[in-house]
Amino acid sequence: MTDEVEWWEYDDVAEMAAAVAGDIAFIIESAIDARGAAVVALAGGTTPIPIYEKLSSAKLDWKRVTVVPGDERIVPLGDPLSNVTALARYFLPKGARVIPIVPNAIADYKAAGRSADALMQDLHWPLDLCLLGVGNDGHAASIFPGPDFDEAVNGPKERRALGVLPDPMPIEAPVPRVTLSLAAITAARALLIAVRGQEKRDIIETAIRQGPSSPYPVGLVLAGTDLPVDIHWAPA
Ligand SMILES: O=C1O[C@H](COP(=O)(O)O)[C@@H](O)[C@H](O)[C@H]1O
Repeated sequence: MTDEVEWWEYDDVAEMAAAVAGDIAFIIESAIDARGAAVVALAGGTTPIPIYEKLSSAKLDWKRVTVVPGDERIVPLGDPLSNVTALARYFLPKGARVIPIVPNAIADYKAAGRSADALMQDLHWPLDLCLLGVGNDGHAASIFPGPDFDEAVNGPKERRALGVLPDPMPIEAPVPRVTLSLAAITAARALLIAVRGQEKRDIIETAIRQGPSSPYPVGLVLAGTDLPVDIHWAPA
């Protein structure tokens, strides 16, 4: 369980985006200095978009950077719900390697998860960074309540990704998912969380109080890591 959670509060999204983009750029630069390359898993959804916009203007050796979505909705590439499509928009033009983790024409979410896991094995582990968002229901990456929850949380340590069928489905993107496992997320060298709005803040604060018995996936992430975690927050 992390014993160091630090909240960073901002007046608005632009301020949060600049700060988080600065932190990510520093992590990427340090990884390149130390290991010659950086591998980062970035959050999907809407919250991090201003962060990516800012980050993509950072002067980095982008050719040495690999970006994967920390989770993906199972939709075709180019779909407005596709997390990797948003990442590609910002980081492909910079020369980064942006890796889709869901095969384009796959209906079976379990098979999509196995395929993502196989693909993840080719990356350099542990991740240099995992940036997480949090849903209004407390999900982090795409670890959701449902039939795959136990596998995502308690599966073998070497399983880095798996398919997930959320139950209940989140209204903003009601589709099956592929997600990094809890083990892959908590093994990252650095963990950042960026969220907006009081509702998410309340959920995270409750999850922290609950500790390892939290029903919220974000609580399990915080309980499962020994790293200090910075939580960046801006009003909705
Ligand atoms: O479905 C997802 O939701 C969460 C939160 O997204 P947001 O739009 O509320 O910021 C996101 O972190 C996750 O990557 C995404 O797939």
